[in-house]
Amino acid sequence: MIQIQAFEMFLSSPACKIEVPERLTVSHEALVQSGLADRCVSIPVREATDADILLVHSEEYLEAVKKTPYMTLEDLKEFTLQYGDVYFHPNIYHCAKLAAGAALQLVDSVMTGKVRNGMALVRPPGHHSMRSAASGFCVFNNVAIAARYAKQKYGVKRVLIVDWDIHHGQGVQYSFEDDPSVLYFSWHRYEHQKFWPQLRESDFDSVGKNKGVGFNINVPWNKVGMQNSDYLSIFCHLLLPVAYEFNPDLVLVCAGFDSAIGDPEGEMCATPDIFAHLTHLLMNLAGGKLCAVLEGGYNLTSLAQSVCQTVQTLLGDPAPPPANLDGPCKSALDSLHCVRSAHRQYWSCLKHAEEEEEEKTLDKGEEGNSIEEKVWPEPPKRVTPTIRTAVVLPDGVTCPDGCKRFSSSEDLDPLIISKLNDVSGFMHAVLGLLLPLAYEYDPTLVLLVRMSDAGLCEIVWQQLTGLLQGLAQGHMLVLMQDGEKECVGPTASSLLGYPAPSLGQLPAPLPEDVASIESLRHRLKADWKLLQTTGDFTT
Ligand SMILES: NCCCNCCCCCS
Ligand SMILES: [Zn+2]
Repeated sequence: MIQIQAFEMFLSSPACKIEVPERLTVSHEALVQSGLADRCVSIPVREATDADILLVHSEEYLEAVKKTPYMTLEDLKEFTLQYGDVYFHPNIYHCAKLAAGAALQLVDSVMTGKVRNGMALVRPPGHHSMRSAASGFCVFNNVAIAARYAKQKYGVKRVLIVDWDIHHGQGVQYSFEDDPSVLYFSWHRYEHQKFWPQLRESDFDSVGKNKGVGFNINVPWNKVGMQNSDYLSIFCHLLLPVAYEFNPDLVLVCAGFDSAIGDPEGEMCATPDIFAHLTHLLMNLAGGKLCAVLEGGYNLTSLAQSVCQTVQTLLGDPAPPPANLDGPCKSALDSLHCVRSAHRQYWSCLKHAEEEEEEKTLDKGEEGNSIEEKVWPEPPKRVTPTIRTAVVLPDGVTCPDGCKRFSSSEDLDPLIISKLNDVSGFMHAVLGLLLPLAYEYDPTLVLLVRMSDAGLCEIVWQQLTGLLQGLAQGHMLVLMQDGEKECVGPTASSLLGYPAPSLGQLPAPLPEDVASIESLRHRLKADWKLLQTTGDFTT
């Protein structure tokens, strides 16, 4: 979903320096140049209506913002001063309505099945704006409005909001902190409350309120320089297990790319290709219904590359080989441990979290304000396979449509998966053990062997097949015993890129399954750093 609105700034405020129209033009241009735009359906934008905006914001705030187009420059400056780090321009009310409206058009298109998923390239961003206040370049909270809208119009029961922007979307947190139907996850540069917006409630112990306890997850980055491993560790050992237990009907992403390398605000070191993996790992939730809405991202080069990585994955192309996964840093593991401990009482997948022991880790995090210009390699070219899925089938088994039938197979370097009988236990092993280990192993081929006594239901098998396609640039070979004919279709569907059906709300994994998985993880984590979940508190 591409919608371009450019408005030139005539107010000279620091906010205007980085939240510039070029953010959208370079992103769109990169999508066009890479051929990705042609593969997308472009959805028309609309202005959010008053009713849409009032889903989140107060009447008095909306009425006040409505007056800004008619204000003099002096009045505008006066109006701006009451908020933090925003600028108001005569045209920003119109643009803010378009940004929110674009997010709603995307929700309509996904919820009606017109498209499977999509991305709204919008500005101004939204996740900092609150019920009655603008903040951090944000006027209306695009994603919070989209979540309320999806619940109201489509009866969506559970919405997962993943905020991978480098700033804490406090506006989203305030909107849903006592609402168990909206799970808000955010990581953000925090530096022990020294980094903007310097809120005490951005720390890991803000877990939600009243009925919403457990449904607000904050991961504070207390150092800059976080890398791909740090981001993947949080996904594997925190976000994904909780997301599968929550079992959302819709996934909204506050897709801010100021968490990418080169961004002046984030000062992190994760490379744009990591967003291909973050996106891929979310695409088997909610039956694939995923709406990404642009938030921040102020380095035009890394922004454009990150947008392309995200869109190319939404289109179903194989992810690139994960770059420089040399293990999470100590600061990230300390944060991960704190968040898992804070939430263990709310999520059965984290119940065992308090039984962690110390781990030896190196501390790669740097102090902030690094002035040197970051450089990084272009993300590797990603293949768009002409034949996505080939099948080798015995006679008499029909070839699922969309697949190419082959008759021969080669010898393979297998990555054998362990087998567990219980779905929750199995997913616990996949997310917290197999996935991080496989990412660190970085295979060139994944061999998936379905033993006839696997006892795995087809949906779990499809989830596994879907998730593992983030590895080996999607090069996967599935071997099935001949008694598994009914599994050929679901397997082919997953290999063709169709999202796996939801597993439903997962019950707690069996204690004996958790015990065996955790003892294996403890044994392996000395050699496989992505299996670590706590830092070593003594240096
Ligand atoms: N010195 C204060 C800098 C405040 N920066 C606000 C950043 C808002 C980002 C929205 S994604
Ligand atoms: Zn941001």
